[in-house]
Amino acid sequence: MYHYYCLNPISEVGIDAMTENYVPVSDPKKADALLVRSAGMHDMEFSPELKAIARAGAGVNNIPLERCAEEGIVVFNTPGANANGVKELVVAGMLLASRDIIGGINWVQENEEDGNIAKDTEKAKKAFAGCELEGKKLGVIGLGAIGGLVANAGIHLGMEVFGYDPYVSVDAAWRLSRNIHHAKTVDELYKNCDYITLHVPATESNRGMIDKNSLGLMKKGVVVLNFARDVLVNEEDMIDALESGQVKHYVSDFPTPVIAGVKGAIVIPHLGASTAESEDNCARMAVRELMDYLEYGNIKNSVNYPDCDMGMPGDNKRIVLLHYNKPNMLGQFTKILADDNMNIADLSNKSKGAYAYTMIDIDSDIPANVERDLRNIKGVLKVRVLN
Ligand SMILES: NC(=O)c1ccc[n+]([C@@H]2O[C@H](COP(=O)([O-])OP(=O)(O)OC[C@H]3O[C@@H](n4cnc5c(N)ncnc54)[C@H](O)[C@@H]3O)[C@@H](O)[C@H]2O)c1
Ligand SMILES: O=C(O)[C@H](O)COP(=O)(O)O
Repeated sequence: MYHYYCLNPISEVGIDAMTENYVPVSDPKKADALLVRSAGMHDMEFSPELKAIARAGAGVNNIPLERCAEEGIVVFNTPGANANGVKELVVAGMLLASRDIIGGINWVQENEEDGNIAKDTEKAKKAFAGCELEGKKLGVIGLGAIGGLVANAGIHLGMEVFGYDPYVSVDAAWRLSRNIHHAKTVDELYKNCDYITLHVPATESNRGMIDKNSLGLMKKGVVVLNFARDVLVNEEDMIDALESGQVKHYVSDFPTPVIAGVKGAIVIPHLGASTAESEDNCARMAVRELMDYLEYGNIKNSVNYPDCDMGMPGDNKRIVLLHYNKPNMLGQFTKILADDNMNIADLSNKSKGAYAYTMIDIDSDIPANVERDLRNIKGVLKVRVLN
C-alpha cells in the first residue's frame, strides 16, 4: 500500500491511473509520494517516509532539489508533456503583441450600446491595426521541448527563425527544422530578431539573463516573450525599456506586483500549461513515473537522481540504494551481500553529479540484518527493499 498527497489539484486522468494500492492521505507527512504543480515547497519539511515527488509539469524551481537528494527523495518532472500547450500560447502572445487585438475587443465592449457600431467600427479600427508575423525574425532561446516546437511553428508561420541553445540535447536537435539558423552566440540573436522568446529553466545562472545590457543589444521596438519564469527577466530594466520604446511589448505568463499593469506589458495569469490536454498528459506521466519508482525502483525523468531502469524483478527480490557518488560504494554493498552468502542476479549503478543510485536483484529473500548493514554504510542516503 502506498500513500500519496497532492499539493495542487492534479488531473483525474492521473489519479484514475493508480491501482487500489494507492491511497490518498490528508497529511503530507504521512505520504510516500507527493504530486505537485507550482506549489512552493522550499519551506516544507519532509518526513523520512517520503520517497518521491512528481512535478506534473516542467519547471522544478518550486522544489528544493538538492535537499531532496540529500534526504534520499527522488524528484521527477514530466518533460514535454505540456510543451504543445505552451507553444500555442506563445503563438497567441506573438499575435497579441503584433496587432492590438485586446484594445480592439475592449473598444467593442465599451461601445456595445452604440446602435451605429458597425459603421463606427470602420472608422475606429485603424487605431488597432498592426503587422504580420510572416517575414519577421524570431529568436528562440532554449531549444528543448517547448523552444523546439516554438521554433518550428515560427518556420510554419513564414518567420525567419534563429535558435540559441549551447546545451541542446541530440534528440531535441533532431526535432528542429533545418531551416532554423543556428545562433552561435546569444548576442547574435539579440541583435537580429524582431521577436525574442525565452524557453530556458530558471536556474541560478539564467536568472536575470534579460537585463539592461541584453535589452540594449536588441533592435528598437523588439517584442520579448517570457513563458519560462519571471525571474529570468529583470523587470525594472524591462519597464525602462518599455518606457523608452526599446521594447514594444513584453509578453509574460507570470504576473508579479512589479510588471502587472505596466503599459506595454501583456501579462497572462500563468496559463501556458492550463489546457485539458497538457494537464492530462502531465498527470498521466507523473503518476506513471511514481508508480514505476515506488513499486519497481525504476527511475525515469528524475531531475536530482540518475535515470536507472531494470524493468520488473520477476522472481528475484530487489534492493535499491540512494547514495553519494564516491569510490567504493558498490564494493561495500557487494561485500555485505557476499558475507551473507547472497547471490546477485542483476545489478545496475548510475550516477548524476554528486548522487548515485544502485539497483540490485537477489535470487533469495533479503534478511533484515543485510538491509540494516547497507543502511549503515557512510554515504548511503536511503535503502528500500521491494517485494
Ligand atoms: N508557462 C508555462 O506554463 C510553462 C509550462 C512548461 C514549462 N515552462 C517553463 O519553461 C521552461 C522550459 O521548458 P521545456 O519543457 O522546454 O524544458 P526543456 O528542459 O525541454 O528545455 C530547456 C532548454 O533550455 C536550454 N538552456 C538552458 N539554459 C540555457 C541558456 N542559458 N541559453 C540557452 N539555452 C539554455 C537547455 O539546454 C534545454 O534544451 C521550464 O523550465 C519552465 O520553467 C513554463
Ligand atoms: O513548468 C511548468 O510546467 C509550467 O509552468 C506549468 O505550471 P502549472 O502546472 O502550475 O500550470
